[in-house]
Amino acid sequence: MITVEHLRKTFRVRQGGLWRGSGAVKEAVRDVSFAVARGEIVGYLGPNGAGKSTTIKVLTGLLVPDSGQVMVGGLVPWKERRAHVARLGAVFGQRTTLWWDLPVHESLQLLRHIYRVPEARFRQNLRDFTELLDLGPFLNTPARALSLGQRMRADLAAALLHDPELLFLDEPTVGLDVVAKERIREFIQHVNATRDVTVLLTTHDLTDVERLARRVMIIDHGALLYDGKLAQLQARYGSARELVVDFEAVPVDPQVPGLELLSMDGPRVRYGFTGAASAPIARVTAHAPVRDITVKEPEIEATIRRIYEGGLLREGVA
Ligand SMILES: Nc1ncnc2c1ncn2[C@@H]1O[C@H](COP(=O)(O)OP(=O)(O)OP(=O)(O)O)[C@@H](O)[C@H]1O
Repeated sequence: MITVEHLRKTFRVRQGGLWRGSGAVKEAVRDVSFAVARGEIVGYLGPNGAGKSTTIKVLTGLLVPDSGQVMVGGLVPWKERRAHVARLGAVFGQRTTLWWDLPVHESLQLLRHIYRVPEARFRQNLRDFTELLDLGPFLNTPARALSLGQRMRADLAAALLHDPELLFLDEPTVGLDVVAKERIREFIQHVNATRDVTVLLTTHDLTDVERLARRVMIIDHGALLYDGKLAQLQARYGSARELVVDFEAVPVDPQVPGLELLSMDGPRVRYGFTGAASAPIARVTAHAPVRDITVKEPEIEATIRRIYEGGLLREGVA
């Protein structure tokens, strides 16, 4: 669906009000290569200024790269923009593609004309999305009067009306409450599963990534640091799993052989371990009477932060 080879994009940087020569060049994307297959959901992560938007802008045909090959669905995005745009949809959490003063329904009608969606198909899609996203109560409301969650739902419908094969999602759940976030995620899962829509997701919300993407790509300073399974990222770079143990009484000696003692707070002791939990649990219960045990998984957030902070390994690229 997407192939990117040795993508490089630079910007001239304005300094002191003057355009400098070749010395003042910002390499937003340095040498990025990846491929995304049809039907995949890939999380594209990186700290602010890493190069995510620049990559997406090249993929949507908005920017022309300095060098490298990019093909999306067999087309070169910036060369065959019209045909390319007809096959992709995009949702930007921070801004809407709807007409501000028009009722949602009229915005969708306009998009139908712009994308030349056949009437029957439009009606079918509108029916499906209205049901799945519960658009009914605000189809006649202008975009400016929608709540953020309603606006995001309407934008998702707008992005998918013309049956795109590829969907770019940029912070699709930003600013929403937990329930609204879940609803958006379920919808994305649904269109991916039922319509085979390929999704490239940029987000700072790692729960989005955990729920939706099995694969993640991490970019920093314009270069890919990691491309692989989210689970493998955790296994490779995640901190240890944790056993939180509530002993019946404050243990005289909290040290348990083979386990790393992380902290102790009265009868509650936390241990670090790697691998399966059964052996550490057996050791702890043999050590002293136990009231309760829970296993805490390392948080993906912490793992990613470690990767950004440590600039961990270009070897990480799978
Ligand atoms: N039009 C531009 N002119 C000059 N520099 C730019 C331009 N667009 C982006 N940059 C620079 O290129 C680098 C990458 O920016 P980009 O917007 O791709 O990052 P990002 O990963 O999308 O960040 P964020 O998460 O903040 O959106 C940044 O240093 C940015 O300042």
